[in-house]
Amino acid sequence: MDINSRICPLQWLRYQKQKLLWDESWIIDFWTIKQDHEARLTTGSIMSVPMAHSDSNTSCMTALSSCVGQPGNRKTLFTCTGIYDGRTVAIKKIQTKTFSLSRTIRQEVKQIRELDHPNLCKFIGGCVEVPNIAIVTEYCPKGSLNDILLNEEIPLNWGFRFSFATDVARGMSYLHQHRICHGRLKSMNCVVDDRWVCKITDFGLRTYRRNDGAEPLSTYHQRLMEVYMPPEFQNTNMEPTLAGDVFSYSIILLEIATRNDPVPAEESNLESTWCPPLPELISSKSDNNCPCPADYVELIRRCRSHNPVQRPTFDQIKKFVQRVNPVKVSPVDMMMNLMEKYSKHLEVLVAERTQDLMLEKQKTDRLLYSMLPKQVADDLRQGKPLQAQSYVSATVFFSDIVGFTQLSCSSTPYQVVDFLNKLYTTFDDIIDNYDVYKVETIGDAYMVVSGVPQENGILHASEIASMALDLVGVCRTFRIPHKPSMQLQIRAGIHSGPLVAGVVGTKMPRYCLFGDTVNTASRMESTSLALKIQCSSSVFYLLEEIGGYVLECRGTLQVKGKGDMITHWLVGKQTSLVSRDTKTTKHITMETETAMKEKERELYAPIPGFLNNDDLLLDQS
Ligand SMILES: Nc1nc2c(ncn2[C@@H]2O[C@H](COP(=O)(O)OP(=O)(O)OP(=O)(O)O)[C@@H](O)[C@H]2O)c(=O)[nH]1
Ligand SMILES: [Mg+2]
Repeated sequence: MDINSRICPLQWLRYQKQKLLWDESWIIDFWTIKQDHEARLTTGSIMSVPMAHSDSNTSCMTALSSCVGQPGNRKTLFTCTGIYDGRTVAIKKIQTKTFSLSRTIRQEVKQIRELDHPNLCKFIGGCVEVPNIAIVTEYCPKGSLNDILLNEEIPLNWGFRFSFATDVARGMSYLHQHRICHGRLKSMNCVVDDRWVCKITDFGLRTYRRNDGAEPLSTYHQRLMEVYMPPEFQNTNMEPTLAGDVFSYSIILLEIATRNDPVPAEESNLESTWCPPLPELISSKSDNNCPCPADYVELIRRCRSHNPVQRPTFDQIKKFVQRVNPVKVSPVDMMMNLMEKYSKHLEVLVAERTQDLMLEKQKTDRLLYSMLPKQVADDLRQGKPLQAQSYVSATVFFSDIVGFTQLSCSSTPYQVVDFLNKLYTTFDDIIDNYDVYKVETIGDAYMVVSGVPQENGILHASEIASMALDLVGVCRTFRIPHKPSMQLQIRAGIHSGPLVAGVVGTKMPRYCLFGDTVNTASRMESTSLALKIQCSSSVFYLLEEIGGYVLECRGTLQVKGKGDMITHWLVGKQTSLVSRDTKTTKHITMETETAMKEKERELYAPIPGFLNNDDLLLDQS
């Protein structure tokens, strides 16, 4: 009874093992694997492999793969993937003309089906019908470790690099514990999943993988094989060994440190025993530098010892890497930290860019506001229809340079531009002190208005008057740059009256003034004299009302298109302060000319010559 109870479980175990050996649930009908469109479109599935590489992918079935050639000895292709059982799988096609599901292959399959480790790529199944012999494994979307290390666009700090080194050591340690030697360990056989976990692939199934239809190896692939081959394997046909895998791991450590292809780029006749030089790692606290360069290089040196016995085991390596790695967090946590840092950096960047944008906007605003009145510019920007606006009373100023034509003849164009620029910059600075709007400069003429676009009662007359006095005043001291001994003389004229203001045109829109007031102001200037400011009667009355200005009557002037006008010279300001509190707009210019003339006569009767003159003219009319 006792014996029976002990034998039965043993028999049962043996039976189970046999059952697993003959179990065929892993066999996949090749045609049940669906084509995967999505995986091909993701960048993670793009990978580089050596040109003319005799791997299964180059000759994989067109239905499930797509290859894109690139110049040089490497090429980019999409991994051969498909959809099986609702998930994306990697398909390794084997080029063979014959295949029989032998006991050896069944044993190989059984061996790897028993493996389960987070750093081993899972075996999903296999296709066993010639010509579609394939091994189907878990698909790791980020590509191989080789793809990632050689992709300069992926920033990899040493936290990630150590994480890869540890993952490979863990996976290999597990494989060796199960007495499985990889034999083809290389960065291309380490793949990275979407959580940045590195997994070893293409281990085991040695008989299953044997291919009789393989193309000959390219020089590159030949060199790659040699670089990874332990020295004790040179010129022999040895079976893979545990120590041999450790040597191959040293090359992966080198690739992790240098992020370079272990095979030199240029064709060279290197000895077959050639080994890539040890990396020169700089020690620093920065994430981009190895935190323990001496330990890391020492590990490579030990793993590639010529004497296989002196190489450490993967269990020792695993513990060593874990000990020297200061970063203890998982790749996902590292990713989160990086993303947090990145988003903070982005916030700073956005704030900086917004600031730059604001400064640029201020610049364009300044430019726009210097060309159009603010309100008009804002309306234009918002696409509002612009309507001309009429003003009952405003004062217009014109000035012109006396003898400008002569001056221009005796100067170079550059000197003229330079002179006008200096003069009008001086003028522009002065007018900033007044409630006026500069309409434009027309050649040597300077035109200013007050009471438009912002109404200001009757103060427009005094604002323009004071400004005009300042402008004429500055001319007395202004030096023409290229003619310093010459006295600059301007003629100025002012007139107040109603006008209409608006923007005309869509290209180079300008704010223009219309109405007789503008013409009259211009006439006041053209009939004025050097360094004098001629004012019409309307200005005169307004200034009288405001007070504080000294005006002299010039007399009656025959003005083209206007007839006779009594005009005044604005001489200066009285010493007492000008009253600035008169805000009421008076429609003086709306009064009839005759009424005004009557008023003028009354006011200026005592002035000798005034009445006579006027009487004379009136008599004539
Ligand atoms: N994204 C992704 N790429 C893979 C996966 N497995 C393999 N690859 C890629 O496919 C390329 C070719 O793989 P293989 O056909 O196994 O060829 P190999 O690894 O160079 O050589 P051996 O496996 O030694 O024959 C590798 O370089 C990887 O870039 C995977 O699971 N996911
Ligand atoms: Mg492989």
